[in-house]
Amino acid sequence: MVTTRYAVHPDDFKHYDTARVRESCLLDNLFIDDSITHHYTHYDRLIVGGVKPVTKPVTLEPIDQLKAEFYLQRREIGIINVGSAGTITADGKDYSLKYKEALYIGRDTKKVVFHPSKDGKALFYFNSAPAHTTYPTRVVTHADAETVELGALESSNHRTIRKLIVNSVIPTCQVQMGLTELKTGSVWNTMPPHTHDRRMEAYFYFEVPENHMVCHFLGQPQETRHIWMKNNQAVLSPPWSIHCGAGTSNYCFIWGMAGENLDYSDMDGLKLGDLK
Ligand SMILES: O=C(O)C(=O)C[C@H](O)C(=O)CO
Ligand SMILES: [Zn+2]
Repeated sequence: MVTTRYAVHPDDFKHYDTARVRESCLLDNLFIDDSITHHYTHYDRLIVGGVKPVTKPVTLEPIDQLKAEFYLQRREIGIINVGSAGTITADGKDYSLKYKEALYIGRDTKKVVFHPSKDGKALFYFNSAPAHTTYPTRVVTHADAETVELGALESSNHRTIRKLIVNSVIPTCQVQMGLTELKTGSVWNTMPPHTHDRRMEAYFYFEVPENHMVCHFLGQPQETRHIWMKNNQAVLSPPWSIHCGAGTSNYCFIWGMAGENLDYSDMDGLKLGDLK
């Protein structure tokens, strides 16, 4: 499945009703048996996707939007395993990924194959962006990652941020990805929130328990809107938008970015009192 998501002007966005907010920013149906879902966005041309190989290996084929001979002809891709331990083959070499580990695959890689696991529960989430050069393909484990703890239980935002595919860990052209785990009893992510007009971002929520949801906030800081998110759904954050959320339980999410720079700390932090 392939969808195209056009960029939205903030002056238009503030007039959107619930359905239109969801249509422009919510990315669903990421995992379809034995296939790949691609949401091709016009935000820095980031593609947000999911792969679910169940009964057979699934190959990354170029989509029409790319007008390319092969998917990574002008692109790089970051992949995070969100299912059973699994294997991805890139140009004939196998890379094994445990749960929540990442694989970066550089530009010019011609063939990428996602293999099913024995229990049929392999799931891979990915972000792909245009790349100006080729950097080496590499697995990033949690031991390789840059890990920080933020927040506190008293403010319901105690969380671990694992920076996996970021420039302090491996070289990339544009893609930066990592995952954030909320501690038991903490529900707020990215609180206090921020914007970064130099980069767009996408969040993918997972480990959201059954019968629980995450309320994701987006929009300009003075014109916020929300989307109720279920497990395994992703949401786009235009560069002018905040991106934060509160769950009815703790949960995890993957964040991914592309744009002007690779500086994770280049954020415009907001004061809580300024939000509307
Ligand atoms: O919980 C957080 O805070 C985050 O995970 C923030 C994201 O990493 C982010 O928005 C990076 O720009
Ligand atoms: Zn951010």
